[in-house]
Amino acid sequence: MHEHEYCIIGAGNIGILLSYFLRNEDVAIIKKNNSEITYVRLLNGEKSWEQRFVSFEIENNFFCRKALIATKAYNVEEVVSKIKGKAENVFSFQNGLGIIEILVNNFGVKNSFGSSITYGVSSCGKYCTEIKGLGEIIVGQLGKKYDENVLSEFSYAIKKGGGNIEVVDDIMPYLWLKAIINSAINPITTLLGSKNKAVIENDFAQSLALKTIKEGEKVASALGIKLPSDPEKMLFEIATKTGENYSSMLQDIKNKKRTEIDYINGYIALQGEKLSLNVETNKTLYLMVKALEKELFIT
Ligand SMILES: NC(=O)C1=CN([C@@H]2O[C@H](COP(=O)(O)OP(=O)(O)OC[C@H]3O[C@@H](n4cnc5c(N)ncnc54)[C@H](OP(=O)(O)O)[C@@H]3O)[C@@H](O)[C@H]2O)C=CC1
Ligand SMILES: CC(C)(CO)C(=O)C(=O)O
Repeated sequence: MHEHEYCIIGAGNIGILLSYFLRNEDVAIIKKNNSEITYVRLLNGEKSWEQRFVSFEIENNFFCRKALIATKAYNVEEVVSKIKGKAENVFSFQNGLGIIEILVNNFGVKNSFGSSITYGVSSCGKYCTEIKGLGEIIVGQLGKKYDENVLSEFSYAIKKGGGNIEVVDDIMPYLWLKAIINSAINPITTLLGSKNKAVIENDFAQSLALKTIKEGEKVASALGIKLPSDPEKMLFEIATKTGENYSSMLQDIKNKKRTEIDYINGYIALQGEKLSLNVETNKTLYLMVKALEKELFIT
């Protein structure tokens, strides 16, 4: 059996970014099927990096001390069912909400880790990703740090590889904060076909983004979630830093792939409706993106 310290599941944008930060560690890349992965490539401004990794199919027999799930949110359930018994500690890197709960249900709270990533990365071809905006990785567990060792090993390795990372006590408020930011940037830039900077440079888009954020804040607050910083300030910060990036949702639509809208505006709207809150802006953005997927025959 193959045993590795890190398994990166999914060699897309975030998977390659993680493989770059962990390039000097014991890493295997786990792929969905037989597709050959030899080299992954990352572009960062003028700099280019390329490295060959050991890789396995997800169906193979392997064991990972830390499994890093870097697929889309809608693939997580299937991935989890395939890596159960093959991973000790499992990390999620998806945008959106409701994902860490899947890990906790399958691996227990002590072995489940969530994260919020504010780097902006875009595809530059098969197994190639380009950094379009610097950000950070915030990582933690539900409620408190259950396993400080695993958290500090991961954060040390990412830092050593040049990544910005912060370990926090309870990841849930950070997941909500990031989802609220994504609920504004992603669907609006998708519907406009614009770069992230549109939500600050286009005054109409900006006022829609701020309205969306306000609803998300209300829902979080009604659920007793104390956001770690001001979402409005964060929106300006992230949309500025990743201004030249096309959001992951717009990239999905351009590639005729399913979006993660169900896990972002869909999730926020559903929670708001359960609490009888007005979530019309999130609901409308959700319906618009779902309608767009349908027009493009994306299922
Ligand atoms: N792009 C960005 O700037 C940011 C993205 N994120 C989040 O990160 C997550 C990943 O996004 P991103 O990297 O852009 O997505 P990508 O589509 O680029 O990558 C996902 C990868 O997972 C692979 N995959 C799917 N199912 C499996 C499986 N069962 N086993 C192994 N691999 C599998 C896909 O393969 P295939 O293509 O063959 O299906 C693909 O290579 C998303 O939740 C996104 O919201 C967070 C912050 C920033
Ligand atoms: C940080 C940001 C907004 C980068 O584009 C992102 O999370 C995404 O595109 O999904």
